[in-house]
Amino acid sequence: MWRRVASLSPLVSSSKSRLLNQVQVAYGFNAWQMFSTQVLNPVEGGVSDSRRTPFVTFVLGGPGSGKGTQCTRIVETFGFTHLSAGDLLRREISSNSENGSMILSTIKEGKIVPSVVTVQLIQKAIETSDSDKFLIDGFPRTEENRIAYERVIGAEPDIVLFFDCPEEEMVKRVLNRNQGRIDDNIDTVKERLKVFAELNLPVIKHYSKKGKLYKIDGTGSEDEIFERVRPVFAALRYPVLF
Ligand SMILES: Nc1ncnc2c1ncn2[C@@H]1O[C@H](COP(=O)(O)OP(=O)(O)OP(=O)(O)O)[C@@H](O)[C@H]1O
Ligand SMILES: O=c1ccn([C@@H]2O[C@H](COP(=O)(O)O)[C@@H](O)[C@H]2O)c(=O)[nH]1
Ligand SMILES: [Mg+2]
Repeated sequence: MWRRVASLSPLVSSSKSRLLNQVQVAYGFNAWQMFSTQVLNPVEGGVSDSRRTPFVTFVLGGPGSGKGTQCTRIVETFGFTHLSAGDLLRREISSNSENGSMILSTIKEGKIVPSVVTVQLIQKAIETSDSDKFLIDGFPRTEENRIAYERVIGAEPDIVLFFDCPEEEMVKRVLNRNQGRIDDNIDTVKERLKVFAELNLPVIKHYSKKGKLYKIDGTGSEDEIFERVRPVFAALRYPVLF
């Protein structure tokens, strides 16, 4: 069983007591439990490591806002494991799984794959990984996705990044991407933008209200954007074993 040990960034709350209070409210346990990294092992009668709750960052933003590009930079600099929900779904298509044709037509139309499918893929990817810090890129897309994830995984994300980018710029980037994606065409992009505004923005608002959202200006060069992302992760505290 995973246990949570990583604290939230001081950027989320400037005062220590407010931070601890937020954590208690958000996770429903005391601060000392959060910072504890070892448990008594009743079988061996000693102190042993236990698996800890992974530190999860959701990475959100419209199509072409730069989520995948910035995730690569975060992985290089901060050692996170990158799980792109879109990539997990595309892998299902290539592996001819039973859901492959449904996923393919959903992606072609710019619509959202049912939560049960996506959450299961994410859960499996987390559980089969040795990592304890994940970037979940492009998920949750809807409030229904978010609720399903939180129920199945049993935890909220620790923080949420939102790359805010004007539609014109996103469309330009997607149409220039040239990676052979079936959804990189003007009709699908228009639908994806609509779906983003209608279904994804409420998720972003939800995490903003919870004080977990880091809104990043997604315009400018990749380097400029990463310099806005860097302080978010540099300020995170990973006590002891992390
Ligand atoms: N700051 C930037 N300036 C110009 N082009 C960029 C920038 N960041 C990323 N790109 C390019 O824009 C395209 C889309 O970027 P990326 O794939 O990272 O977006 P995304 O948010 O993951 O999109 P999607 O939701 O469609 O997967 C890529 O071709 C990428 O190389
Ligand atoms: O949680 C998710 C993530 C993605 N999709 C579908 O995949 C495409 C492409 O996703 P990217 O994150 O842009 O790679 C997206 O438009 C959806 O159709 C999904 O249904 N659920
Ligand atoms: Mg992407």
